Amino acid sequence: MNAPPKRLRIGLIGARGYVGSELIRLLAAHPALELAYVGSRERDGLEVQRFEPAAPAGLHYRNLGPLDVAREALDVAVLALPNGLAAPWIEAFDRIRPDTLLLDLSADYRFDAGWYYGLPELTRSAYALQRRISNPGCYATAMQLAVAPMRDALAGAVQCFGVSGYSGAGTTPSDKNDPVKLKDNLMPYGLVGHIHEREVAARMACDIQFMPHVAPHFRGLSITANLPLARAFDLDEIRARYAGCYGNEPLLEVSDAVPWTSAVAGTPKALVGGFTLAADGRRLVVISVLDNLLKGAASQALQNINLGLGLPETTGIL
Ligand SMILES: NC(=O)C1=CN([C@@H]2O[C@H](COP(=O)(O)OP(=O)(O)OC[C@H]3O[C@@H](n4cnc5c(N)ncnc54)[C@H](OP(=O)(O)O)[C@@H]3O)[C@@H](O)[C@H]2O)C=CC1
Ligand SMILES: CC(=O)N[C@@H](CCC(=O)OP(=O)(O)O)C(=O)O
Repeated sequence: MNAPPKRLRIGLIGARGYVGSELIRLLAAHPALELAYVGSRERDGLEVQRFEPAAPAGLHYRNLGPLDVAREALDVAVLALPNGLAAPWIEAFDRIRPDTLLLDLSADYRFDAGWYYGLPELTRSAYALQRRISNPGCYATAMQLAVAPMRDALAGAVQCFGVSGYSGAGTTPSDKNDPVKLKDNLMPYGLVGHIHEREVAARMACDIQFMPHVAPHFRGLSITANLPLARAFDLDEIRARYAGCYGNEPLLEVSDAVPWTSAVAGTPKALVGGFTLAADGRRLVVISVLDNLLKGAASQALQNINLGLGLPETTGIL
């Protein structure tokens, strides 16, 4: 009898957070990967299954430093830490085990030309076997999916009104993830110069004016994008453009109806649509929705890891 194929060892640094939690669930079910290191300072020594029922029995959170994690013989390492903390981990892997496939969920390397920026449906053709992958932001993913099919037809800045569930603000307590303060509220923040505004502007080579808000729901975000157009379009042409870009994508759906956040919460899919044109055909409004913790973070990370490992992109996702 043939032995089952050896599974690749994956480590998760920042595993206690909202994104880490989603990744544990996805990775526990992945046919080619074995959760070999699960990092948390707060839960050091505790069994993962106590917090994540999907996790394999006997796996414990650990709290090793960067050099010790880099010595764990990992084939893949994922950083799901707050922004600004990635550098020592990258340096440790560069030194000890440079061939490990390293994916960072933070914003730290999204502007680094030496890294592959992984928004699969828009960038996978640029993947050139890099071992360092930067995962896009949740809002940035939704905005780029709304804008990309019309990029060459823009006449000026694109305004994006964003609304996110409060899991987007992570687990560190703040007004932005306090369900009591958010009750019956919509909380605007970061109304100019948000890091995702710069990320989308850089990737799409256009002006973006992004106005984010947090709402009282836990997960799922929505972008309403206002696109000024350089010439008059009709709706059939618009639909054909979006269908041409996304029609064959297993994780994207184009819809005539206005997409609702509730339709994608808890799923790895994004929905783009609700196309509405001004009477002169020169102003288009497009809505894009996704789950900030999945297509906006964990499941998109897994798409990228699959790509980096040469596996079908939806392995362990669909
Ligand atoms: N939430 C979202 O919707 C999205 C998040 N992202 C990005 O993904 C990353 C993770 O986000 P999220 O899960 O929400 O964040 P959380 O705040 O929920 O989790 C952060 C994780 O990092 C660990 N951590 C916190 N501070 C430190 C530190 N100083 N040193 C080492 N470990 C630390 C925490 O565990 P412990 O304290 O136990 O060590 C925890 O596991 C962030 O970079 C975020 O910007 C990207 C897209 C969407
Ligand atoms: C509601 C909320 O606070 N959302 C976060 C976005 C989370 C995210 O995507 O973080 P990255 O910066 O790693 O992309 C924010 O606006 O900063």
